[in-house]
Amino acid sequence: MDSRGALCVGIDPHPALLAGWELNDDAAGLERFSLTVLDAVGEHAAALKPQVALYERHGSAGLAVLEKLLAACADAGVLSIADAKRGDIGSTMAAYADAWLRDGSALAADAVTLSPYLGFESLRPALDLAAGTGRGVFVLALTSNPEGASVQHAGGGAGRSVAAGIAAAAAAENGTGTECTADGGLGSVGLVVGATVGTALTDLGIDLAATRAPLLAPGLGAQGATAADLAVTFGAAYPNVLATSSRGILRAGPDPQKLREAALQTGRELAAAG
Ligand SMILES: O=c1ccn([C@@H]2O[C@H](COP(=O)(O)O)[C@@H](O)[C@H]2O)c(=O)[nH]1
Repeated sequence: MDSRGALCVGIDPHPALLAGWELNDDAAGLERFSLTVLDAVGEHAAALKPQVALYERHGSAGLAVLEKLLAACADAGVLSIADAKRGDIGSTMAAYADAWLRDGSALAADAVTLSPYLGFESLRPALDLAAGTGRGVFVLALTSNPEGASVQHAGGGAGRSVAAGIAAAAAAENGTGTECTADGGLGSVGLVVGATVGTALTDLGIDLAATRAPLLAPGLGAQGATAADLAVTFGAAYPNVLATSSRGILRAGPDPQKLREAALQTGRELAAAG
């Protein structure tokens, strides 16, 4: 983010986007789409975030394309965030961690998104493996969809909301983990907080700046949030925000120059809003 800015470009090869790019809704179309995005915007984004579901819907052929994309990102020096939203009991979580965070795994990414709704501590195998391999995780706290509030705003014990409890747990990880930077910079346990959450952070009394968490913020573009909204929503934590946009940028394709310009323009808007 220091060198490339605050934009993460999501790679979401929806059937409608593939059609708009005149690509088939099959593994070959998926591969062309994915590698075009990497080539066009990889060096202009802090990270790329493939949406795993859109590869899974093609079965093993789709996962093979995802493996190829993740390897190509690594070869090109572009950070990858696998948006897999994994979460399960600890013993199964260890297998998810192994898939997404282990050196040498075919699906290894630089970070993976995790769902803490089986309990934050159930994520322990992924938290530990990420710390051990120099990777990161982004834990869902306040998601960008309106339905999320029914769970995340609810009371989570200790007089705080579920989301506030997750933010506190991430803060504890970032304050004590071996990945904690000496200069008080960001830790490796990030949070997902939607760009669309409006006043929720204030309403729920969540101080994100204190968590030292990188903040993955989906909702920019297609879901309606703007860079200016992000700056207002995140306030003092805005410098820690990695804003992610998928359809808002991908619709500019398939021309790589237009894709690049869409990413650069979004990056400029994010920088100006800070
Ligand atoms: O709270 C969340 C968590 C994840 N997402 C994912 O981000 C992208 C958003 O795509 P757009 O096209 O920019 O709307 C998508 O992969 C979601 O699954 C999210 O939107 N909200």
